[in-house]
Amino acid sequence: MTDSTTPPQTPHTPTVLVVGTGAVGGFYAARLAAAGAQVSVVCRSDYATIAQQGITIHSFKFGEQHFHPYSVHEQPETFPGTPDYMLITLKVLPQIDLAAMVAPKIGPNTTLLLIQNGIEIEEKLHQAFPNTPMISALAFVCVSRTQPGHIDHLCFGHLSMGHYPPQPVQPALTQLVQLFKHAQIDAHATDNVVTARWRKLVWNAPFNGVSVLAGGLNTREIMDDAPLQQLCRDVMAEVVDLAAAAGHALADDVIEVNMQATERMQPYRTSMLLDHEAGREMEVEAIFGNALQRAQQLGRSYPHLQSFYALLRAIGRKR
Ligand SMILES: NC(=O)C1=CN([C@@H]2O[C@H](COP(=O)(O)OP(=O)(O)OC[C@H]3O[C@@H](n4cnc5c(N)ncnc54)[C@H](OP(=O)(O)O)[C@@H]3O)[C@@H](O)[C@H]2O)C=CC1
Ligand SMILES: CC(C)(CO)C(=O)C(=O)O
Repeated sequence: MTDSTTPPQTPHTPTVLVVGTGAVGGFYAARLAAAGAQVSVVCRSDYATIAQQGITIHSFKFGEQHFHPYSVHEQPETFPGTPDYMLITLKVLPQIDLAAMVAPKIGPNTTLLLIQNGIEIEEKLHQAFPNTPMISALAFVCVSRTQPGHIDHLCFGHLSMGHYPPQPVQPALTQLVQLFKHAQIDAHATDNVVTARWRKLVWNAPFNGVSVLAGGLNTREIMDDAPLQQLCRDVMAEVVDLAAAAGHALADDVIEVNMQATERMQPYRTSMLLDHEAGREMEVEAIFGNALQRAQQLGRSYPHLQSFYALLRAIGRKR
């Protein structure tokens, strides 16, 4: 109930702090800002450019967009106050102490939102902040940084997101999905994001791995090479088997659906290949190491995944 002395309720503008503003971070930050959120960013190498010029996005869907963040930071610490959403879009790398990085800026109002690849990437952060709500999301998007502060959005864009630890969809998640929808991002909520991560690994393990190990191939080149396509199917079958053993049974047609989707994709250079070519560290542990740790716990062996892991680690060490 309100009376004439009650000030009118203005809807709360959500504040977002993006930590790790590269391709994915910059892209979703711009969309959230377009939907009315107050979005600030933390960047590393692109700091000077983004602080001066903002971020330019060339999108197959939204055209050319210029996004000027509310504020730009080199460290989360300089962001005033605590954000409603701490959006983490860093690479998932073992040496990044995410908990230490975000700790100073987690307040009672803050929800952690992860948009990253890999499996079993949430637990350490959840252990560090057990009372902070966490939403973990998977991005089905093809974006890459072409130069500092410039992002190409080549295809897709949808998000699948769920609570971590998994639980039935709560109003806070529905509200976030609505915010992304308002930003023209096709977002949907899932009851079990851990299973969703295994499902995404069915694509990431073979295509990220082969794109690098086969000497720098895009998805079209992989699909057009019968032995490489078969190798992808074999790796997928291992992921499906491991996922089921870990308690995340996937649909019977998951391999076929992924192959057909890849067939329809624009030729795409995976994020692992882009990292490799740019001399950046690849997410080998998040995509292969964590899966193999789970395999080891279950006493199972997966020769393709093990070979990919050993070879990609060795390539990574050589840089
Ligand atoms: N690109 C894509 O199309 C997709 C990517 N993903 C996933 O999204 C996540 C982000 O990927 P993407 O945006 O492509 O990657 P980018 O390399 O474009 O951005 C990563 C960000 O993390 C920062 N970063 C990396 N390492 C460190 C470090 N050691 N310390 C501090 N900051 C660091 C980068 O800083 P700097 O500017 O210095 O490099 C950059 O700001 C990954 O998990 C990726 O697998 C998922 C789906 C699609
Ligand atoms: C599946 C895909 C291509 C985009 O969603 C991806 O995750 C990646 O390049 O790492």
